[in-house]
Amino acid sequence: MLEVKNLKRQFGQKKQPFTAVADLSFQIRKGEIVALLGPNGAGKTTTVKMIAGYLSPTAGHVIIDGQDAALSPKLVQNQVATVFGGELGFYARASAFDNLKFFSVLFKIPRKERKKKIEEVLSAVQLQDVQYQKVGEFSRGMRQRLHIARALLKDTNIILLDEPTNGLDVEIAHEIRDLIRKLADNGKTILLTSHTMSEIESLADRVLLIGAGKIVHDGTVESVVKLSGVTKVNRPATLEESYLALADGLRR
Ligand SMILES: Nc1ncnc2c1ncn2[C@@H]1O[C@H](COP(=O)(O)OP(=O)(O)OP(=O)(O)O)[C@@H](O)[C@H]1O
Repeated sequence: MLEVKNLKRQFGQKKQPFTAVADLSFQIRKGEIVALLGPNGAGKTTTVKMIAGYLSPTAGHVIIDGQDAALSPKLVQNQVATVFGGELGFYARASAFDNLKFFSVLFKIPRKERKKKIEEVLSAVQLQDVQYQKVGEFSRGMRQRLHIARALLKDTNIILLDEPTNGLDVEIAHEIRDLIRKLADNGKTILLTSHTMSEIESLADRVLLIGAGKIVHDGTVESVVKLSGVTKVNRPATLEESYLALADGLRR
């Protein structure tokens, strides 16, 4: 479904460029959740932005369903939705419904289908009871769910989630994770970045360990634990313990 081939991104001057993403290649199948895991500044968000079409790669390709995204700009528009989350991105004085109405026009959803589609996505993230409440009055968890609803409104096959539960309490984070799992079970292809080990442990079918813009390892959570060499005590090492053992080698 989604393939990244030798993706590279440099910033700064041509004479002395800074390489944020050096040479990234990976594939994600339909219905799979893959997590990008690595230290601050490793190149995760830059990678997400290139796949989403917000940043053009210095080299390499993003391939969606076998087609090169650079050759068909509509492809990214129709197949990729991104959730960056956070405080921004909505009109605080408008209701959740009206905010999504605005985006449904932007996403070119036919007028007749808009109401039904908005109600459907609000219900998927369990915001139907507060759909006429102003977004400015929303809690962080509600706003994050609205970010996901907006992504669902586009009805794409690929969803990129950049730290989807950042700053949320344990219970709300749990709800959002359940929702992400359901999306994958329904056939969405998901790329996730997160600094929360328990989140990656519970969600990721595969982990891409990234350091200094390169993939150091591509495999299951269990394979990351194995790679770390963290020894067993009375139980297998957790992903957090394993990651800490590997983190030094990932820094620039
Ligand atoms: N627009 C830009 N101009 C210059 N440098 C940039 C730009 N965007 C990112 N970088 C640099 O590229 C590197 C990778 O940044 P990126 O945001 O992709 O890291 P990250 O892995 O997502 O980090 P975090 O875990 O903190 O979100 C960093 O050193 C960052 O400073």
